[in-house]
Amino acid sequence: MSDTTPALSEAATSRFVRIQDGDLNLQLHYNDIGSGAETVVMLHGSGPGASGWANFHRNIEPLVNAGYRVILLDCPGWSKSDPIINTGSRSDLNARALKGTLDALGIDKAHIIGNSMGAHSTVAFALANPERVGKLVLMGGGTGGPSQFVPMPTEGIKLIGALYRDPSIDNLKRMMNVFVFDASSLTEELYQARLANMLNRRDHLENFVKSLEANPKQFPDYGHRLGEVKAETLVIWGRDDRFVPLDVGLRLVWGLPNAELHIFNRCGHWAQWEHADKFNRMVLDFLQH
Ligand SMILES: O=C(O)/C=C/C(=O)/C=C/C=C(\O)C(=O)O
Repeated sequence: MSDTTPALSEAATSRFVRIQDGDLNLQLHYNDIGSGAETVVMLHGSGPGASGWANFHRNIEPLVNAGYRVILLDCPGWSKSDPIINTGSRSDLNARALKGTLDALGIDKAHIIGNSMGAHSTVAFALANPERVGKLVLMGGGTGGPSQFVPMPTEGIKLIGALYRDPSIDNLKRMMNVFVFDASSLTEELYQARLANMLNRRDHLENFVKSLEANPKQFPDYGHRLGEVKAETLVIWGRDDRFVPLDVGLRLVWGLPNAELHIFNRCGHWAQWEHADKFNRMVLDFLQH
C-alpha cells in the first residue's frame, strides 16, 4: 500500500477517539481501514517516532483485501495520540487504552497483532480481557523480563534510549542500523520520515525519558502468567533481533499453551517490514484457519 493511493492513505484513514477508563481520560489517534465483520488491531513498538502507520504500512492491504477491518492504534505518548508520563506498567496502560478504544468503537472482540512493545501490550490486554481477543500475533515481544543469554538492556534498547535523549539524525541511523538485519534496505526517505515523526512531537520524546527515569522497567515480566492466555497465538521473531532477543520468543512458546513460533532467518526486530510478503501470507493463513 502506498501513501499515494488516496483511499488507503494515512490521511484518509486517520481518526480520533476519546477514551475514559477510570482515571484515564485521553484522546487517541488511530487509522481505520476496511469494513469487514472481523477486526484486526495492530499495536506498534516503542521506538521514537513509531506509529501504527509507520510500523505496519506494509501489512494493511492484504488484510483489508481479505475482508478484515484493520485498526492501527497509536498508543498514549506516540504520534497524534495525547502525551503522557507513565510511571507504572506501560504494557497495562496500552491495554487499557485499547480496551477504551474498542469500547468507544463498539467492537466486542478483535484479533491483535503486536510489535515489540505492542506485543507486550497485546499479552497485557489478553490477560485482562480474555473474552475480547480472537487470535494473537506477537512479534519481537510479548513479555518483559530477562534474556537468558544476552546482557540486558540489549544494544538496541540502549540505542533507543540514546535516541530519545538526543533525537539527532546520527543517533537515528545508529539505532536503525541495529534494528534491521540488512541496513542497506533503509532509504534516506525512510530516515527523514522517521526523523520528522520524532521531531514533530518532542513532548512525547521528553515524556518517554521522564517515564523511564520514574520507572526503568516499563514492561513487566508476564512469564508466570502466560499459561492464562488461552488464545491461539502465532509468535514471530527475527533470528538476528538485537533489541528483544530470540530466547524471549522461546519463553513465550513454553508459557503460552496455544502458541507456535516462526523464526525468520536474516531478520532483525522488524519482521513485518523486513519480510513483509511472507509475514502477510503467514498471518492471513493463521487468521483464516
Ligand atoms: O523494550 C522493549 O521490550 C520493547 C522495545 C520496543 O518496543 C521497540 C520497538 C521499536 C519499534 O518498533 C520502532 O518502530 O521504533
